[in-house]
Amino acid sequence: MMDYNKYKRGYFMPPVVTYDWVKKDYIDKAPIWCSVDLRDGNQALVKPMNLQEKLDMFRMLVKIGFKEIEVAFPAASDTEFQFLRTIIEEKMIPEDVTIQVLTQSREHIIRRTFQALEGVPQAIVHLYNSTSVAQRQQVFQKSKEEIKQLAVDGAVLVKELAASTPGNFRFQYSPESFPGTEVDYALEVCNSVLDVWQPDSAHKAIINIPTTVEIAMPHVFASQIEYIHKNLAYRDGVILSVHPHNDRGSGVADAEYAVLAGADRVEGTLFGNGERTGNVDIITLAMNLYSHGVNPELDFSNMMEIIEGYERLTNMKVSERHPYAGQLVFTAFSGSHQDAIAKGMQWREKHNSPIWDVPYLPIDPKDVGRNYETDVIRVNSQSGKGGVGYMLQQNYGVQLPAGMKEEMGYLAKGASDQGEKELTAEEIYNLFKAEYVDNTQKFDLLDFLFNKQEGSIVATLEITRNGKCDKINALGNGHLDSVSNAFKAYLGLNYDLSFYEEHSLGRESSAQAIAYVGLTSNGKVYWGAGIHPDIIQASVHAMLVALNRMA
Ligand SMILES: CC(=O)SCCNC(=O)CCNC(=O)[C@H](O)C(C)(C)COP(=O)(O)OP(=O)(O)OC[C@H]1O[C@@H](n2cnc3c(N)ncnc32)[C@H](O)[C@@H]1OP(=O)(O)O
Ligand SMILES: CC(C)C(=O)C(=O)O
Ligand SMILES: [Mg+2]
Repeated sequence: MMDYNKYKRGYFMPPVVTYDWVKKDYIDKAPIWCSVDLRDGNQALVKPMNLQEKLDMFRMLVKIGFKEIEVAFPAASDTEFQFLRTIIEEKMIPEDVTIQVLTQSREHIIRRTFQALEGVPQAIVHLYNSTSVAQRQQVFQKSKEEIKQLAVDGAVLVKELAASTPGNFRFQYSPESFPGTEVDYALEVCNSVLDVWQPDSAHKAIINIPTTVEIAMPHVFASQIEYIHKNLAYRDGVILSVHPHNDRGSGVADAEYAVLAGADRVEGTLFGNGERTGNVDIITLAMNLYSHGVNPELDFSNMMEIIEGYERLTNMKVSERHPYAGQLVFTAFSGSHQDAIAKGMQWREKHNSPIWDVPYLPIDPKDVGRNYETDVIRVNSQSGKGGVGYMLQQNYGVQLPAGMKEEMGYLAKGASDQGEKELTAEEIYNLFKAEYVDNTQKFDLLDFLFNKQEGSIVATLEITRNGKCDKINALGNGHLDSVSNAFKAYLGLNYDLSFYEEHSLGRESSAQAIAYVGLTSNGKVYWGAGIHPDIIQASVHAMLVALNRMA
């Protein structure tokens, strides 16, 4: 049995709670992004990246557009140290990119960190120590004052080594395990560190507030951030950063609410890789902004390549439902969604609309390298005529008339249901062809010709039926009418030629045409289609199929 009595809420509300952030309903500018893929993401992998893999990931992050990248915990391993030496000595850090490294507030770790950084064009040295009640008691066994002193000592050493090490340095401090820390105490520690660094608007320090383990609802974090934002010393000289994790599944909400509450910067990873349930997913955050018409300052137009790189380098998988990126996130299988998407796409094309508002698609899949043909509408037994029609139109240029589309929808749905599988565009087209184009088993037309006679048309048809050839003819006021009259007499059928439509299947003049014929008998419509470069041949064939289906 599970025992909820074992748990209690372990977070702290700030001494003064304000909800200014609630009044804002959108974010109008991208925060400063910092990728921590190569540090927090890396430290959570079964097999941390090797040097080459780290270099590849670094290049990918630069290409996406990150200007701040936490690249290593240099004191952790040789690989981490060597990675730094490589990108510094090989001059692989672009001028507009600042790398960041993480260090515990321990003397030998800080010293090793600065050795790794020698000669760096510009770097952020990120100092952290735990501040939570649990860690003070259980891990450090130190008082509040002693923990604050630990942070201050680290800040002093970082400042000293920055002055004596070749390179340009900025400083960052994180009260790690912040969610289990009294908010006013975390603020006090941060302010003491800032007293050492003495930042100003020309030399800004970064205070980074993590949800090291996410233990509260996102609005709690927002209220904590709003309090820190309003009470932080040297506020003009501080970039207020957040570093959400995702233990309760609200990492994205933590980050967005925190930005509303005054955060200037967000640390996160691609696809939310990171400790336990991960860090906040920067792709989702950036694309959320993008979908509101805000420049995200990161480029995910090549999402498929990013997924490939991420999966190869981390050995992790991007889920099919991952926002903006997963294999299925732009796909509708269900009939009513497909219908609305297909109509929305047509509306958009017809009205040449500059704004994207297609139902069920929060962004244009093409913006992230996906395509309409294979990604948007897929057909199974939950699908409807809209989706089936869309597949035929997108992939084969076939624009079925409304009534025929409905019948074709049920045909495809039935095939999928019976086969217990998804149908590809090719399978749908083959079903369509077999039922409406190639269906001439009962009788077929060997040849036909037309003659004019006193303003009318005489059709002469050569028909094979049950292995026997017949030649018939009839008069009509048009080509199709004369063919229809000939068949009526020959087959003894009574029907109305109730529907006729044709269109080209391609842009060139030599392209195939498709004709659709609907014959109504006893209230039921029998459909047929013909495909031929010559439209008359296509129409006669369409009628032939409709009759085969009726007979
Ligand atoms: C939330 C986060 O993601 S924080 C980042 C975590 N990332 C990592 O730990 C990955 C890289 N880390 C490592 O490779 C190793 O931990 C090292 C090399 C940094 C240190 O290794 P070691 O000293 O062997 O071990 P370890 O990390 O367990 O150190 C524990 C000691 O450091 C102390 N400590 C841990 N964090 C800090 C800190 N931020 N500041 C000061 N002291 C710290 C602990 O209290 C403990 O002290 P003790 O020796 O008195 O018991
Ligand atoms: C080092 C800190 C910022 C961290 O990763 C965390 O608290 O999650
Ligand atoms: Mg973290």
